[in-house]
Amino acid sequence: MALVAPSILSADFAKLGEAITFLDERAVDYIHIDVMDGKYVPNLTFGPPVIKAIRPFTSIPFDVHLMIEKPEDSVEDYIAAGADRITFHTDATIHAHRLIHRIKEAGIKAGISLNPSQNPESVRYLLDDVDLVLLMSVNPGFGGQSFIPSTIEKAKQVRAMTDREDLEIMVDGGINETTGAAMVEAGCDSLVAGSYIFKHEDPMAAIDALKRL
Ligand SMILES: O=C(CO)[C@@H](O)[C@H](O)COP(=O)(O)O
Ligand SMILES: [Co+2]
Repeated sequence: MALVAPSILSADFAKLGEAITFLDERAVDYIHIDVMDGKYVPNLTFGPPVIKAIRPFTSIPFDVHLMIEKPEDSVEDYIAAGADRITFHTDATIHAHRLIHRIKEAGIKAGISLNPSQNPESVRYLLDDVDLVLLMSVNPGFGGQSFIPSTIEKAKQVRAMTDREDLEIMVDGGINETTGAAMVEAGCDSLVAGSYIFKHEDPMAAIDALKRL
């Protein structure tokens, strides 16, 4: 059984509260919130005030994916807004190890993300420190892109780099039943999916299909 993290990037932003209530009723494992600053990625989305506004709609953990430059400058704002897990991109900050520990000292989980072009060897010495590794299977910035197949090999590599059974490997981008199955087979624990769920004619069925993988 895969853990499922629907990305609200593909939800109707005019009805975000309704989208969160829907996900709450489906008992998804995490709600994935894509924060984009228009600099690290060429798109702008939510910030702490929006996260704070949707927080009362559910107690499902908020899995906050920071696609922002210098996450160390604002990470506390996302924690205060209600993040349960914060994942940042290792190439967006200089001292990734220090930032992981700042997040964990605040009492929440810390993750690191790798873009499709990044070598997993670059995070070998962070694997004992983090709670999760988020493998991007698209270039970050937009929903609805196609899955990049080399992510399958990358997941196997990360899994082979650690003995930790509690290290969560999550994948994000272009996930559907087929690509999700390949990533679970490669050692992934959790699947982020945006357009597959929210553009599906039956979003509940899409969530259930991913859970079953
Ligand atoms: O972080 C991102 C994109 O940068 C993702 O979380 C997207 O929201 C995934 O969307 P789909 O590829 O599943 O449509
Ligand atoms: Co994301």
